Amino acid sequence: MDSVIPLRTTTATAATVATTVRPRFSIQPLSNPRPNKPAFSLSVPSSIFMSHRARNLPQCSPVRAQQDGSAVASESTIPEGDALKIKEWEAERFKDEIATSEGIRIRRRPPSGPPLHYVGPFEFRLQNEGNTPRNILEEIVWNKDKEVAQMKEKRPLIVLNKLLSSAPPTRDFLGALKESYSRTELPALIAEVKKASPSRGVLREDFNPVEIAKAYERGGAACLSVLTDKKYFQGSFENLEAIRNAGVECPLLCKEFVIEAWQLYYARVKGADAVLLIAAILPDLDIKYMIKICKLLGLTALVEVHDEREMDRVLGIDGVELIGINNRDLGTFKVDISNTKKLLEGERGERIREKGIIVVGESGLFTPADIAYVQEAGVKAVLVGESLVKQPDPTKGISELFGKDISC
Ligand SMILES: O=P(O)(O)OC[C@@H](O)[C@@H](O)c1c[nH]c2ccccc12
Repeated sequence: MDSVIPLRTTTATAATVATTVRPRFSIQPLSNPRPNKPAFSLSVPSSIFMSHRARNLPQCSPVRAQQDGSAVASESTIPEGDALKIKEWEAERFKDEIATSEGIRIRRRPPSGPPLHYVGPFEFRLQNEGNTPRNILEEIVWNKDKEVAQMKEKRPLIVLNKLLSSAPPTRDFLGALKESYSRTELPALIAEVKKASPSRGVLREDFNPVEIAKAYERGGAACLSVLTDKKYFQGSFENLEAIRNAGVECPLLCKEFVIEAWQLYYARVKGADAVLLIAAILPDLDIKYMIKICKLLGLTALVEVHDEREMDRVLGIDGVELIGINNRDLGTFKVDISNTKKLLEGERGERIREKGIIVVGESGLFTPADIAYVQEAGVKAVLVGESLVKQPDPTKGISELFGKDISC
């Protein structure tokens, strides 16, 4: 006969369970969950139970049954270290639940499951959904999480703060966009220094970031965007620093996957004037606090959205001055420039204008017709990478993109 063991887990989670001695069993949602009954059940063949019993596992903490049918291990018998791990795991899951409720599908790190789940003499470990990222954006975020943890160890906040006290002031990113728009009556250009991307591969073999940045500036770019992610975009903070130190005057956007406030300090130390905050990976509260920190550091925050839900979330956050509409879905790489138009239509566009927010049309812009299209939709700036960085002469590439010379 099979045994049924209730587990504390959310309905959204399809989970697998492995005992500490490894066999895996799948958890199925009960087809018709009833009140006071667990939403999930675990079927474990009795033969497996028997074999574990036979192995004489060490005695573990007892399970306390909950009224709702779930079960928790009694804390009084859980070793202190394990109790802390369980609490940390629960806090992490709480954050995930908030993110999910805001429509964020990107998980911050691979689900590891609770440290241990005690069932009588058995120890169970949840492995929610396996440790495979669901798409490229999630993979980048998981990688970034590890990368930032290592970088932080080498350069803790206290060290960055000291460096900041002697850092030169930032340049006005937003002011430069506005100034360019009123000078040219065309969307201000944020030209991107980008060697490669996961969707397009290497865009330019002879990649000299400083030369490209100078060529963009000569061509009339209002601001520059510098990719700093190494693994997926072959960018670096050294590129950002080198461009900043080479006498380029355009304000610089640090194009990074920001998941922690520490990265804002680091970007500032490395010469950024602005940073990207991606709504698809950041819960509202993170965006809110990061915007405050940006203000303290003199950084402009470009908050990036891709769909209506993200746009509505961001419009509900105070202090947002610059919104980027990405025409590329970072999960699937699909590019569609009508996304910019779609997100600026009707009431949303109204609200944006009322709030005086500047909108940047991002990705997939190749021709003067594309620029005219997004300008018509309501953007006052554009962010362009591929179509410029691929040009043998990026200065000329800018004139071709706008259909005229936009340099001063
Ligand atoms: O090369 P394109 O299609 O012109 O796109 C530039 C820029 O919009 C794109 O690089 C970008 C927009 N948002 C991002 C977030 C992370 C990495 C890259 C991006």
